[in-house]
Amino acid sequence: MPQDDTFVIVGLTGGIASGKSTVANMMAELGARIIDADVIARKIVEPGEPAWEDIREAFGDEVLRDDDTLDREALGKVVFGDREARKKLESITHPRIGQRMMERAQQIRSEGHHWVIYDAALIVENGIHEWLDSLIVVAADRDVQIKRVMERDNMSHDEAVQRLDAQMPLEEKIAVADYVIDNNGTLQQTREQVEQIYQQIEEGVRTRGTAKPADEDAQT
Ligand SMILES: CC(C)(COP(=O)(O)OP(=O)(O)OC[C@H]1O[C@@H](n2cnc3c(N)ncnc32)[C@H](O)[C@@H]1O)[C@@H](O)C(=O)NCCC(=O)NCCS
Ligand SMILES: Nc1ncnc2c1ncn2[C@@H]1O[C@H](COP(=O)(O)OP(=O)(O)OP(=O)(O)O)[C@@H](O)[C@H]1O
Repeated sequence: MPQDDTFVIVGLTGGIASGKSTVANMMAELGARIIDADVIARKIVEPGEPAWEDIREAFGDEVLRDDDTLDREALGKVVFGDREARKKLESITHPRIGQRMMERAQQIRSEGHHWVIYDAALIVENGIHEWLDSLIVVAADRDVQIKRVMERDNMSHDEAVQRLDAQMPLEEKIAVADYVIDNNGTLQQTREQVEQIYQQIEEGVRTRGTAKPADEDAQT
């Protein structure tokens, strides 16, 4: 039996525009607490923050706007076409994103919650799934991802492909997933899968102290 102080972090990941935010919003509507890595990533680079200072030093004033905020489009153009530059940016941002995430998780735990979802694009790339309780992967076919990212971000086909290619292939993420959500269909079809997984997590956390599915838990 789990203790009253059970607290687990469930990762939510998938490629760009696969539907992570869409799934996270559905989970939140059902009552889940969410930590969004993209939101943290934006906060830590606000003017004057240590990560902003480091980015300015590494990439120069060309990636800043007149008001000193980060020119995300300009920085995106630099890092998505250049692996080394991307690694440099990640070495500045990722440790700080991780730290803020842990602080938020502790806060949510102290409010009496027993689980939280960590929504982040690069969980598997960074090996973070190794120390999370369990992992949900949102899957969408490559052409669906490209179409959705082009529409949402008003991006060219080439830019969309470049971003997709900066991430690990979906199959490698699915290989380490506890739950896979197929988000190629309608939002209603996705919602049905989300509701089922939410119930499984609630039940698992309450009765076994883990968000992993019961059958998988039995195998391990
Ligand atoms: C390069 C930046 C400025 C571009 O900003 P922009 O507003 O155009 O994109 P946004 O931040 O909304 O990211 C959109 C999506 O791009 C993908 N993405 C972002 N950073 C990366 C990366 N380093 N590697 C691969 N994919 C990435 C993710 O799927 C993300 O959800 C920004 O993405 C950034 O600061 N990236 C580094 C921080 C990071 O790794 N964030 C990812 C979540 S941990
Ligand atoms: N099942 C669906 N049917 C139609 N459109 C969808 C569906 N799921 C998501 N979308 C749309 O596709 C786009 C990408 O979805 P979303 O923003 O949830 O992806 P994401 O994985 O969070 O993206 P990112 O990695 O860029 O943060 C959004 O415009 C969203 O409204």
